[in-house]
Amino acid sequence: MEWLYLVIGIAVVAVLGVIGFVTTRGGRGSVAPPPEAPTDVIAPSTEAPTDVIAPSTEAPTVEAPSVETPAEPVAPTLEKPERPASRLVRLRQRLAGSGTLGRGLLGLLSKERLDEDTWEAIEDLLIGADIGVEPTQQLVEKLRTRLRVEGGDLPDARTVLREELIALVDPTFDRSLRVTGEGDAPGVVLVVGVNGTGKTTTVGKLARILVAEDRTALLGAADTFRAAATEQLATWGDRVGVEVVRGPEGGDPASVAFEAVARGIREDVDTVVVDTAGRLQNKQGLMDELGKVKRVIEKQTPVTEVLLVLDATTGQNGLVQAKVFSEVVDVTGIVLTKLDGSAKGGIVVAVQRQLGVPVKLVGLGEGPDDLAPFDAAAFVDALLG
Ligand SMILES: Nc1nc2c(ncn2[C@@H]2O[C@H](COP(=O)(O)OP(=O)(O)OP(=O)(O)O)[C@@H](O)[C@H]2O)c(=O)[nH]1
Repeated sequence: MEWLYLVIGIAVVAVLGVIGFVTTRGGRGSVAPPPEAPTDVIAPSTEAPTDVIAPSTEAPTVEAPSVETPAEPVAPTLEKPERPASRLVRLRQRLAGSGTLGRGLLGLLSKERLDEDTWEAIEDLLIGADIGVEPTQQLVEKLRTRLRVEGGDLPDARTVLREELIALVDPTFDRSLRVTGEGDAPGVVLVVGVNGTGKTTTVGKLARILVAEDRTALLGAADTFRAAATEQLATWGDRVGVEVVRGPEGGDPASVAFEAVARGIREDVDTVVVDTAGRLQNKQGLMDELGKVKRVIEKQTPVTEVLLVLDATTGQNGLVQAKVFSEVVDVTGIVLTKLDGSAKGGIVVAVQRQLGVPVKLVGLGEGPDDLAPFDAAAFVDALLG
């Protein structure tokens, strides 16, 4: 009987459990729960991203500009070029080989007996210094005459040599630069020569000489062939407050030269210096172009000075160039550059003889004021050391 009660009890519990389970499920309905979003996919937020700053609708706070008094324009610091008078003395030591020619000659001339071998050695020294054959023979003749012992005291060899060299370099030439025009017109200096002799540098240095002498100047960049030449010129001008008239690269040099002179006349400047492109004397077209530059300028006012720039280190080659240039533009003065790099100062004598035109300026270095007015006595003193 007991086991019967136990079975009935278990059956009752089981029936109640089944009823309870069914009731619970029925309360929730049979609709499957909505699938939850997978946790590893981040839905794009509809909120504005935090790193984008929405334009504020508020009026922006505008800072009132601070009212500053305009700064006074700062005048560029201009250089004060060295006065020309003192230059040749300062540059004396720069004369390459300065003293060697003089010492060589004096050594030979001081010999007790001046025999034929000695005179030949003297001739060789002079020719080696590019003085030229004819002037050398003349000089030797003079020295022979004056140093001949004819009884009495032997004259001082140094004094005789100095006097004869000065006579050879010719102190009677007018070496002044014609930088002033007639009446109110400016002086016009045209600078010509073959490539790389130092024309642009000379124009820049000449501007400094003019400024040092309290003249007003204007530069014409008629070397339209080489773009860098115009910039080079502008840099030279800027340093001393001299303006440059320029044209388009590859443009007509004559029109730049014309415009520079026209402006010089309008602005009443004292001197216009015109740089030209380097050209070989055997290129007829370029030489004609140079002639045109001069003619075009002279429609307005005369060119007062034509400076031919020669590189002293090219020696006798310079003489051929000088002759051809002179035929085209009527050279009035020589600028002998790079004398600091040449032991052949005798070229001064040779070129003057060849052209009948004086050396007016000498270049003795790359420094801005290393261009000196030429002076026969100072030059000979530098040669003699
Ligand atoms: N040592 C020395 N160098 C010089 C002198 N004059 C000019 N030069 C140098 O020579 C070089 C040529 O000078 P430029 O003035 O450019 O020559 P350029 O005749 O205008 O040249 P192109 O326009 O190409 O014909 C430069 O490096 C100058 O610094 C001088 O007296 N002594």
